Amino acid sequence: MNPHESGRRARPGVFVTGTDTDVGKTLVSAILAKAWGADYWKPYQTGIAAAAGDSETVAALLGPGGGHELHAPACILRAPLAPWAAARAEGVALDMSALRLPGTNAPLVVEGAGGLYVPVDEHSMMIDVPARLALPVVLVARSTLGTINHTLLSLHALRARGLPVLGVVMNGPPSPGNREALERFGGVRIIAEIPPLARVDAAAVAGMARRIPALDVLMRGVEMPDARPGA
Ligand SMILES: Nc1ncnc2c1ncn2[C@@H]1O[C@H](COP(=O)(O)OP(=O)(O)OP(=O)(O)O)[C@@H](O)[C@H]1O
Ligand SMILES: C[C@H](N)[C@H](N)CCCCCC(=O)O
Ligand SMILES: [Mg+2]
Repeated sequence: MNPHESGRRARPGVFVTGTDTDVGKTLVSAILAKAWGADYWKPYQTGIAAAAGDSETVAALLGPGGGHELHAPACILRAPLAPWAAARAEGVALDMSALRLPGTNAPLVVEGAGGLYVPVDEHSMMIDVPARLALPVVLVARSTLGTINHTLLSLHALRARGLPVLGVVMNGPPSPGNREALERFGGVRIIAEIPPLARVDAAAVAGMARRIPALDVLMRGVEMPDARPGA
């Protein structure tokens, strides 16, 4: 369905996905939450056997104050794998049909795990999360060689699913050529370019947040299809 057909305004929140794991979604989520005074939620957290959860990282990157609420994940799994595989390793079965947005009146930044076609349960992939929750998408992409193919494929998948895309955040050394290619062939707005940061900390996040457009500017004209509980 064309997202403009239903006439329903999108809620003030975004789903942050990436062209890959480790591409910078957590850093960008912290920057967006800082810029918008938003809450943060990582519904599917895997890999806690090997590293801190992304909520803890975002809490540190936001620093004290600001009133951001970090909502508890719907599921926390040990293995550094896709949710479907990490759940299977623990002998549990996930069911995305039980997923509900946390209650909040603040804007909400929701971070996926890995990229869009990462399996979550026997029937669903990460791309089904923003469809279920009726959230428009911010796509985080590397700035470097190889990003054109990965980013255009991700945009194609989002559009085929009828999901509004607010834009792309390019992460890494500035590449005007790649930016032009994504704008031209992806027909997408580049929301921001995040250069390599000498220190990934609260001060750097606050500095980058000043470069982010207001959420209502990005959301202008964006309408969502109804949430699809069966998605
Ligand atoms: N612009 C940057 N400058 C310096 N370090 C960065 C930058 N972007 C990301 N990193 C670092 O790269 C690593 C991966 O980034 P991040 O955790 O944000 O990826 P992710 O996409 O959220 O991964 P996951 O799929 O596990 O959630 C982190 O250690 C992060 O601090
Ligand atoms: C553990 C890791 N950091 C992510 N949270 C999960 C990434 C799953 C990627 C699966 C894949 O695309 O092959
Ligand atoms: Mg992350």
